[in-house]
Amino acid sequence: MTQMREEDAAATIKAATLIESLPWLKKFNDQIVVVKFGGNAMVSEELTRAFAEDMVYLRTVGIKPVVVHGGGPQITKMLERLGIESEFRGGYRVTSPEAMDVVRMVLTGQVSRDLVGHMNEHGPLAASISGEDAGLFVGERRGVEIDGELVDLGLVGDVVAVDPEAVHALIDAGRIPVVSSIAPDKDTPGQSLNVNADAAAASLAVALGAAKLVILTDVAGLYSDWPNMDSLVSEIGADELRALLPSLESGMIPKMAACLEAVDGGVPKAAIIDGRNPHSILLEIFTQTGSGTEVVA
Ligand SMILES: NC(=[NH2+])NCCC[C@H](N)C(=O)O
Repeated sequence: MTQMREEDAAATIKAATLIESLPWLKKFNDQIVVVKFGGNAMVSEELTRAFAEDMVYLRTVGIKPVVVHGGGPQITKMLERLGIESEFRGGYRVTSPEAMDVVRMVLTGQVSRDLVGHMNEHGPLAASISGEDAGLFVGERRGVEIDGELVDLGLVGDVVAVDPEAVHALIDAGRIPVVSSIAPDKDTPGQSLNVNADAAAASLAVALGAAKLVILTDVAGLYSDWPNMDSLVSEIGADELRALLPSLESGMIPKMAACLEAVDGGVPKAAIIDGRNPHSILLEIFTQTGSGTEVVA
């Protein structure tokens, strides 16, 4: 009996990985996948570059990716650089009108541009659009609940309405839309809000009729019994997640709530994946078991 040579074994695994993608290439062909870009991935040049490649990859194989991003760390850095002092309430930064100008500048002028630039190294694929453009988002101010009390954090809020027309137009033109999570305030004309990007991505996925929502996070996935590392969940039903939600670690709640919102709104699947690993989205989409935690209806 002869042993398979090591190179042959590696080649067999590579080929198996490639062919495993076939059912998913078929399933997601021509479908919209909304991807929330954030966390560590956003502040690492290497991970941002890998993410841009992944989006170009999806587009090239016939999937229609739409990127939604926030920019918390970059905003904090710019506020510091400009010497703009922020008031903090309950540990959260209050967004003043002056800070909101910086939020807009950083999200649309820096974070978006950077991502678009990386993708367009591969061809004229990506185009950025803000939630303020073409009536894409409508926002509403929302404070946060801290110790049972609603605390006003200034010009921050949630997306309460989406008009996906402009994003559809970009997709139809073969582009990868890159969406900044800013929205005009529905109650104060001329004022804009910094909206939660996870929730905005979920609302946009619903409005676009996306086949999947994927949220990049800084954890491997959902742990049903945190911090027990053996409790990493690969797939969970919406109702089971709903029951689990209040008991989750606080940082996880907005991410999982966004997945629930998407699935409740008719998106068939929503996943959180580890944005710290380059190309984890390719594993999530093109393998059977994925790479993170997937929420299904
Ligand atoms: N975390 C998971 N269990 N993911 C399963 C992914 C299955 C398939 N690749 C999809 O994107 O739909």
